[in-house]
Amino acid sequence: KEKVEITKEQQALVKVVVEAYNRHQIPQDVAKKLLQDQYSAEENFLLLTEMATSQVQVLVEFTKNIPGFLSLDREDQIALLKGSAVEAMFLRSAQVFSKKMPNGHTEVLEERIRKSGISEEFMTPMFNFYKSIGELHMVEEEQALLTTITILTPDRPYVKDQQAVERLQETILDVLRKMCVLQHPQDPQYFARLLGRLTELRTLSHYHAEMLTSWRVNDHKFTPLLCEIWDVQ
Ligand SMILES: O=C(Nc1ccccc1F)[C@H](C1CCCCC1)n1c(-c2ccc(Cl)cc2)nc2cc(F)c(F)cc21
Repeated sequence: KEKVEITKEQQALVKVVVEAYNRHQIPQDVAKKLLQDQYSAEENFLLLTEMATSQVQVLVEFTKNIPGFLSLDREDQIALLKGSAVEAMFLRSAQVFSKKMPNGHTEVLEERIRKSGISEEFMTPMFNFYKSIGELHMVEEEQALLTTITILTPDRPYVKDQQAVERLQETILDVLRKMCVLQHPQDPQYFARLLGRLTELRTLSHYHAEMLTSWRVNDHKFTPLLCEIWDVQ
């Protein structure tokens, strides 16, 4: 059985990515806000657009710390950001939802989200994804690396030099695979299950435009940045 070990430079890479991921952590307070009060569909829609807009700004800052990202072609950097922003937001939402909370809090949070204004048809795929992420009990390194892998997806629309992105993604995949073996020795399929979530994430993200335009509010107002990133307006 080959001895899996993480090299010094892989450890340095993980440290940089995890610190950037935590530094650019979206204020956890979206869950706290939702737990504090029941908001109207209008207030929830506004909260979502604010959170999603700040999430995109946070994502741009985070990518600057991904080793090699700034050496990519400038237009490819934009294509990767545009292509991964929605998935990164759902992945972040899933991680917020999966956080260990005092008894009964997760149920209240789920209830508040169910009543937030999103139309009924999206609840099942969305919460199935959130719960499947929760079941993985990811450590923060795995969360940060999984988000990085999502960003470094070579086959996003308009990416010209896919090989360059593939090389960066493979570097991250390699260290994540080793970390999973070391972190979950009892579950050799863990790494594969982790990557399987990215397929579920992509499927959920296909619904994002409809989830927004079908939100139970009269006027769906988006920020210019969201219009850029999300296929709305
Ligand atoms: O703020 C949000 N997500 C979010 C965005 C950026 C960074 C961090 C985030 F959590 C929204 C709120 C907004 C206010 C109304 C309820 C949903 N949100 C979603 C979500 C996101 C997008 C669509 Cl189309 C449908 C639901 N799923 C959530 C699960 C949670 F555990 C959570 F705490 C908030 C969540």
